[in-house]
Amino acid sequence: MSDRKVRLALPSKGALGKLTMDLLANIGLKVNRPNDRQYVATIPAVPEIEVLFQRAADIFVKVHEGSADLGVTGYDVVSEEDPGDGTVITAYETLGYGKCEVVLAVPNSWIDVTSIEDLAELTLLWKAQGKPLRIVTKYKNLTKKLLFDRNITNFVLVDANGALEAAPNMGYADMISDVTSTGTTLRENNLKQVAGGNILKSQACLIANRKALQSDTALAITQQILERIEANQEAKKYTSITANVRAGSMDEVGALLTSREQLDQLTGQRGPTISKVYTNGSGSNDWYAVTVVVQQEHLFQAVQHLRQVEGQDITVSPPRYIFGPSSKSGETLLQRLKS
Ligand SMILES: Nc1ncnc2c1ncn2[C@@H]1O[C@H](COP(=O)(O)OP(=O)(O)OP(=O)(O)O)[C@@H](O)[C@H]1O
Ligand SMILES: O=P(O)(O)OC[C@H]1O[C@H](OP(=O)(O)OP(=O)(O)O)[C@H](O)[C@@H]1O
Ligand SMILES: [Mg+2]
Repeated sequence: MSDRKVRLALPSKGALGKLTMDLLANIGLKVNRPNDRQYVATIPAVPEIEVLFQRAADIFVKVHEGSADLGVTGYDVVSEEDPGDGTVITAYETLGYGKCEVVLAVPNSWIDVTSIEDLAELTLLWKAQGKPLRIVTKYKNLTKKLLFDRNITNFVLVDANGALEAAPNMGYADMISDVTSTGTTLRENNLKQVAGGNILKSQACLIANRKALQSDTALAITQQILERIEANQEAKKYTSITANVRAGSMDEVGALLTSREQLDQLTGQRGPTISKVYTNGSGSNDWYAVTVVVQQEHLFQAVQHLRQVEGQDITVSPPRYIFGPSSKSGETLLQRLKS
């Protein structure tokens, strides 16, 4: 694989399509896709990457078979499709979007069925009548596992590719096992979840073909992507605030800022950064720029704190990345490659 590019499969449309493009743009890896009918694209910032657009439901298989080295898809797809042979590694589990849950849902009219235990009882009743429970789903493996774990066996799984919520009304299934996010589709189709019927929480994740990562280039690119994702997610928790403060010296500013309570919360991760502002006037007191990086929830307290030392021209900007001394996700990937 050394000569060919590193192939990154991305969702071509649907619930993950645009959000995946937004993620990559936000971490400096903007995808250049001339139009949305082209299924091959590039990331100008990393010419070694070739982007391939596929349906999210197909991306796990493409990475597993090696026709893509990396891929972004839903964790539900990974959990449903993964044969557990170690070919595919989940490099980053929580991309932060495409949040949904695979659940069992039954018609509202089944008023006595409110839990998985009730469902088990129903299947026993139906068994005596020679009638299996028909469940329509795209998630056969996940659904089977949950039901077998609850000793529920009198069921058949019905295939469908979408709009599953219509099935009980149309009569080709009795209930469904599908993803829900806001719950609107279930409600609008007179379906309800059952307690104990939550199969899997899911969000978008980055997966990789283990063998492909034996290539130094592919591994280096994957680690760069992980670093960018991780630092960008860390940065979202913080905000950077800068104010101009007039004082006799830097030390005086530092003392002013660090003399008050809530020190660690309001003066930043490592304390305030202070630099001299070169103004054209001269006088006994000079201006100093003070910068603190604080957690989002401490923004206004930090602004008040800076005002208390007569800070002016207080500007706030979101850090784009916050890199730690090393990348946790990068280290986890290397561990997984060794196991
Ligand atoms: N309503 C939703 N809210 C959040 N994430 C969702 C939602 N529906 C699906 N997803 C996530 O997006 C992934 C892709 O679903 P999507 O509906 O975009 O394509 P699909 O259902 O696989 O195929 P199709 O293109 O036929 O809809 C799912 O595997 C799941 O992880
Ligand atoms: O809980 P909600 O916010 O209503 O979202 C859940 C719905 O979203 C997806 O439908 P999609 O639009 O992908 O259609 P599909 O069923 O054909 O995949 C999923 O299949 C559910 O039907
Ligand atoms: Mg869908």
